[in-house]
Amino acid sequence: MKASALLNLKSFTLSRHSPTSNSFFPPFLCPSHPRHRRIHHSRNPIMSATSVNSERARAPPAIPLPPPPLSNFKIGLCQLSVSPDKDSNIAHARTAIQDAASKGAQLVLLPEIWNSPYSNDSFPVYAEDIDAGASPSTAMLSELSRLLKITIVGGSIPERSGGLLYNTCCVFGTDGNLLAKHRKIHLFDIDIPGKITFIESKTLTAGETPTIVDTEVGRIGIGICYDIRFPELAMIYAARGAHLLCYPGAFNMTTGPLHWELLQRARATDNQLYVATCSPARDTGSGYVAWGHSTLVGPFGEVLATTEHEEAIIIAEIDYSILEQRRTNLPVTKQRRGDLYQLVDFQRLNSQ
Ligand SMILES: NC(=O)CC(=O)C(=O)O
Repeated sequence: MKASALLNLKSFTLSRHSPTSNSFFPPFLCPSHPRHRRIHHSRNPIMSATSVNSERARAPPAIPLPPPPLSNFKIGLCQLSVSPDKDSNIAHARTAIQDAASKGAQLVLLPEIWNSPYSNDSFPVYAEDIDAGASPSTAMLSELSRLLKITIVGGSIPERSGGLLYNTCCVFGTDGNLLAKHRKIHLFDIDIPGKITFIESKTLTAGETPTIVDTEVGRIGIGICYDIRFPELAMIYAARGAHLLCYPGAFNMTTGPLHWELLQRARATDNQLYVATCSPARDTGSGYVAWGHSTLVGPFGEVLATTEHEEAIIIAEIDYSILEQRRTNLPVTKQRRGDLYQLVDFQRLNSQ
């Protein structure tokens, strides 16, 4: 089983399943289990507001929002210009991170593929072996997080590992240690004739695990660009108690205007948490033209800070105290119909 999440939609059709045909499900999730059938019968007279079993809408049940290590802090989103010169990209990112930290940012987010042009031809050339310590790009991030005592969600770079290439985001804590490494789970294969064709899977391999990480600025779920289109991933992070989702991303001139802000606001609204994104600045001369518009969205779907397409450093305030407030105002987590549907986090389920 590769997938990490399954939306298990239970309906009247489940009555046709035989117990053996459901061997896919762990026993307590088996839709043909007699107890489940009784609960799911829509005409059951005992069905009431208290029998929606919201805790069963997540398997395993959702983790309550953990108290964050701090309530208020500033995030810096560094929307960087990217050139074909890797050394200058690294130097440029260094300056931007220092600038964001000097303006009070305790968390800095970089764009997707900030050390290399975003192209299948470039990925193998610019890729670095992070695990082997042969990565000047992530060495700089580690050094700065330690020196500046900030958390860095280091955008993404092409990673080489075991003969394969990945699109990888590294998260560094305030001591400079690597806290997490997320490899883009959903590869961006798009083909809109006459507009945009880009097949990441030509060169890259997809990551296999969701990545959620406890940092000094809260519990953060990581996705890279196209990962934002998959609501299940964000839902899993929310069920694991994330305060904030960070998506380094490089949307394009076709999908960006329609989808970029919409998706960020949707992920934030559905899950009642913060969503931060960071794009490269637009370069109309490059093969892949990024949309820009790095943004911070609050847990009510409100755009708290954003920018246009030029290079920019956004400094914005995050206030975790409003997470509980929003969840009290609009208690969707308590009103989920665990009697009708279920999100299964296979990774967490299998680790129990
Ligand atoms: N570049 C991406 O990974 C995603 C994107 O541009 C889109 O989904 O549109």
